[in-house]
Amino acid sequence: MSLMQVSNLGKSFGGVKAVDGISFELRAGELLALIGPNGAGKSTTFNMVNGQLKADAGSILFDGKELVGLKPREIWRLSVSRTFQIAETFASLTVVENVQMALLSADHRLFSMWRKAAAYKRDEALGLLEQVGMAAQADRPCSVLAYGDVKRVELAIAMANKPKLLLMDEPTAGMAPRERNDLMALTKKLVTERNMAVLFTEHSMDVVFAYADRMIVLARGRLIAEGKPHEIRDDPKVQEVYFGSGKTFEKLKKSREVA
Ligand SMILES: Nc1ncnc2c1ncn2[C@@H]1O[C@H](COP(=O)(O)OP(=O)(O)OP(=O)(O)O)[C@@H](O)[C@H]1O
Repeated sequence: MSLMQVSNLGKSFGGVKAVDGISFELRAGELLALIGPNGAGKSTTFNMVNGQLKADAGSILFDGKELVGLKPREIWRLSVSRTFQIAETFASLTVVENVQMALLSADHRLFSMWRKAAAYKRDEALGLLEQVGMAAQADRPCSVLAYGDVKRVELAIAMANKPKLLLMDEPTAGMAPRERNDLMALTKKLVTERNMAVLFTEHSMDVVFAYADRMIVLARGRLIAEGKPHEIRDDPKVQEVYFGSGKTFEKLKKSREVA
């Protein structure tokens, strides 16, 4: 059964139809990649789902509730978490304190309580860090962590909200190939363990083809293809918008390997 049903979603900026009536669904336990060339409408779509942009048209039905018109915080309260392109943690706090802050917030407590609440749900926070392989670094300040480790902490923070849906905007941007694979393998593990859905945008085709269960492809605001990675790889419409006629993902990959 679908967890989220997007129908005829649209958004214009002045005369530009950034997203032009797209429809797709997302099921629980599914990693769905949103791809497309620059300016295709990925960020606009993503930001309509998380509430940062209000759709002009259409509907986003999530777990039976309409998201269009809700504020980001209200959407978050419906168990929709997100991670950011630029890793965002509080550098002056330790790893475990960052997760404790997220638990405070998920429990509707005020941040001003924090001074009195340094022990707040420490064990639960450590449990979340365990799930992302960061328990051993719990008491280190976030400021000293390697970038890949910050991304893991971010995942633990996102899990504090017990998400049914996790939104990831270019999760592997700025990472080396090995780190990318580690992060996506971890994401896949969390998806399986929690039966959580993930919607992610991604420029790295290697990541998308290796980890997405399904993909949707946008071009100039329209949804031009939808399917499993092998179906998308062979779709001539997709090849066309990415590379112009005559080129393929395989050829692109080979030319990168040679370079
Ligand atoms: N705030 C805005 N004001 C005006 N035009 C915008 C705004 N945001 C996006 N656009 C336009 O909407 C279209 C879709 O942009 P969007 O950022 O959603 O694409 P994208 O697929 O995320 O691109 P990229 O991969 O380059 O990030 C583009 O033509 C863009 O210039």
